[in-house]
Amino acid sequence: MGKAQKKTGKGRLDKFYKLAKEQGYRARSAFKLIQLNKKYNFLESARCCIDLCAAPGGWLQVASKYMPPSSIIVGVDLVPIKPIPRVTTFAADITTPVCRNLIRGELKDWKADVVLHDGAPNVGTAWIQDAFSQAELVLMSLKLAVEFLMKGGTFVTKIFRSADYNNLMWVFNQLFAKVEATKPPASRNVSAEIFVVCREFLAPKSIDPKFLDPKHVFKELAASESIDKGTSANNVHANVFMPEKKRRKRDGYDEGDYTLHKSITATEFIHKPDAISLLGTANQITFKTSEEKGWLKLDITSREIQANCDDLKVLGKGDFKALIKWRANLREEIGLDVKQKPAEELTETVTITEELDEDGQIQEELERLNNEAAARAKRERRKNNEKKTKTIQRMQLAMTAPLDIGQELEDASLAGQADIFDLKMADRQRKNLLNRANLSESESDSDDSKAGAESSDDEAMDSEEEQEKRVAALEENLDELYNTYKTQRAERDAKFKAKEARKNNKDREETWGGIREEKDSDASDSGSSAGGWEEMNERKGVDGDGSSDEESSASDGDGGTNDRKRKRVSDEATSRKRPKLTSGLVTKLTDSKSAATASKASQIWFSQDIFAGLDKDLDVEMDPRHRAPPGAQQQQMDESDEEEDDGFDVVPLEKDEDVAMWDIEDEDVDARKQEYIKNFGLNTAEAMTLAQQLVNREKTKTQLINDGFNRYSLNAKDGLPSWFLDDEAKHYKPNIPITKEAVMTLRAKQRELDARPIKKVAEAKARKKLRAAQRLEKAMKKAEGVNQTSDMTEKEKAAQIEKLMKRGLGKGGKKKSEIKVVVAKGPNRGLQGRPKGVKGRYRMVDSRGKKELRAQKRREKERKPKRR
Ligand SMILES: C[S@@+](CC[C@H](N)C(=O)[O-])C[C@H]1O[C@@H](n2cnc3c(N)ncnc32)[C@H](O)[C@@H]1O
Repeated sequence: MGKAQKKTGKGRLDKFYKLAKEQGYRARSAFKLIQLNKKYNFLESARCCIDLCAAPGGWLQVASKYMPPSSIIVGVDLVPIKPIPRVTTFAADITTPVCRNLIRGELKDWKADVVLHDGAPNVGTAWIQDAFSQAELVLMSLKLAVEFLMKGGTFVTKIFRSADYNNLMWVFNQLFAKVEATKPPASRNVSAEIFVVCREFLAPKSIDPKFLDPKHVFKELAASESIDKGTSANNVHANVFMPEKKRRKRDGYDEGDYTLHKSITATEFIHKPDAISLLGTANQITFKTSEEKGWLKLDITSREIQANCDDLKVLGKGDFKALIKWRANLREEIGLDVKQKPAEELTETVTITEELDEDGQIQEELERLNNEAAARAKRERRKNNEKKTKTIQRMQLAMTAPLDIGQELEDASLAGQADIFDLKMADRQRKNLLNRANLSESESDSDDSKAGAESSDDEAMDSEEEQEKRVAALEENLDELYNTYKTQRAERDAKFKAKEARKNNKDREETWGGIREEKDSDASDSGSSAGGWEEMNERKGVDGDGSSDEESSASDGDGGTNDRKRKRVSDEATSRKRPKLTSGLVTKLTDSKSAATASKASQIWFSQDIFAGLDKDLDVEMDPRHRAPPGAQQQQMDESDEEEDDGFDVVPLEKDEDVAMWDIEDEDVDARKQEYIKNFGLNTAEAMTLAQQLVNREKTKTQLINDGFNRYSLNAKDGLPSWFLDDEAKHYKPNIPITKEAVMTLRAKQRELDARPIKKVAEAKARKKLRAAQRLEKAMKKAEGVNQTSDMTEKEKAAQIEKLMKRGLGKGGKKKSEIKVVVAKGPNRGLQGRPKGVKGRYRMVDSRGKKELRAQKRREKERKPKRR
């Protein structure tokens, strides 16, 4: 195990603790806010800030340091906060109306730019008063934030990765345009806390109170708690039986238990019945009492056992077994268990031999031989698969050239092995793939059951329906994997992320419906069921227990079309109900104790950013615009009836359904290309090659057009998975040959372009020239005047004219005095006024100022769009 940060003892006194002491901050947590502000820059521009749960005042100190001098800063906590300059503080419970009124009284009609919340129950000295849990406290702080924040404001809060985490994130996402969870370096790794920075408050005119009501926000979780517990227990057991597999705590941390390092005493381990669960959750077994120390001296407690107890997280399966054995021995030793005699000693073996007739014997022999043959075939198949996997791996590592593989395959087929193009083999491979996809769904399946499932699945696969289902599941799996890939790529690739974000923003604008305009608010007060929370829940999928009425109405709308896409959606219906197409509420929130509660939790889970886009696919599929008109559907049904009678299947093309073809995806693509060529010329080697071929009469226009088509050009892309379409869009491009001449022409053109100055430079040069000409003209006029005066000698005239002409030609001008940069270090540190020995204009900078200036310039440069 790596070095874990300690939260107790001397581990508390870490770098940030020392820094806080050095810099005069009251709490090391001040650095968390400093780091968050460094990342998101919300304090510098804020004029009013409210800090909820502010004691002892570390965050307030930071706010007062980073906010502009005349800003308003208010801090509230259960316990009084020692005065801080420029900061107003109250002692109040943020969950009470008293606190709200106090803040209102202080702010008057001002709105806050930033609301901070770093609250944690049972942290302060007044822990007895902490009736609320952490997540509820967050929701209460959000309630205050929503009341006092101005539009576009920022809300920063601390959350623990508990079961409520996703629900809270979901609510934040409804109220703020940008929500990001982050863990600043000053936050200890051992702490499960995470900070969420919600920016660009949407400031809706009215908010459904259910968004801020813990009863509604955390409701589904309460219902599915038992299910969650079940999963955790599985996880815990799996930690012991398959320790090699690292599991994340996806279901969050137990309420009130936010530390990652847990130790249990040896007494607990020996006495408690569920020893395996203890091993799965704890990091260490400690021996503290004298009795426990006595156990260490026993022979059965070997050095290895002691080492194992020290760090349970690094143990393998064998080590766990040894620990469990040691526990059993110790229990016997201390008289908790009685030693049992081995089973063989207690039981008598009775062998019953049946007399078999000759037929029976033959039958048995045949069965045995069959089984042996099947086992042998299976072994061989496995061996082949292993061999193939190894070859592919070697290929990926560039250890084998494809030539070798051909050789191996040839050898294999010579030796009577199955050919790779054998249909049966291909079918088997497909089945294997499907099996694997199925098996991967359940993590906890043991190896043995896998082996058993293989043979039984083979039989089940016979039914076509089953196969279709599996294919659908596999497709879904692939889609999900593709979405995950897209999210991961977005994290790495900023351009890709921006593209996706643009797409998502568009969706968001179209589908937002959580907060209603003023006119709707009355309706909500009177218990109206449409809009607001319900609508959002509907989007979230909380309408798990959709009534049969609803389903039938949806199917009425469908008109009974047997659309392939919608079939996929109905396959998913068990886990994800369709949003109602016509009006607001599908199910009231109060009906939540339904059979579908388990899927509610999964809906919340899927409402996270990384699954964005999945719903969109569904929406598109369910969009009424994508359906054929009822007339057409009826016609189709009639036709299909007729066809069924003939026993002949024809797939009709729906009238208004645009089947997108590869090449007609963008009809105005040609127009756009023409426009581009007009503006920028032919600047690709391919285009130039084609143009030259046309000019040199090597090809005719018809030939070129014909070359643009092939047998795949008009393939329909309807119903193809998105990953495939994306891939095709990227790679399905004609491979147009290019000539050397075309490339040379383009290069020459580019060189010519490069040699030309850019517009700005040319303009500046022209301006300079104009000014010079004007100056010269002026000087010549003056020289003429001097020449005509009679009160000067010829010599004086000549000198004067020469001077004027020099100035006119711009040679006698004054040099601009340069600004001297003086670094405020060494003797200049803290100096007021002009430093010694510096003449002319000067500027005082400190090394930090210099760095900041550079950073600012860099940021500005980055912000500017790059020229291509
Ligand atoms: C981690 S401390 C805050 C530290 C603070 N941000 C700083 O930098 O000094 C959490 C605080 O939350 C406060 N708290 C917990 N529940 C509260 C409640 N209901 N109302 C007000 N304060 C509360 C506790 O009293 C405790 O002081």
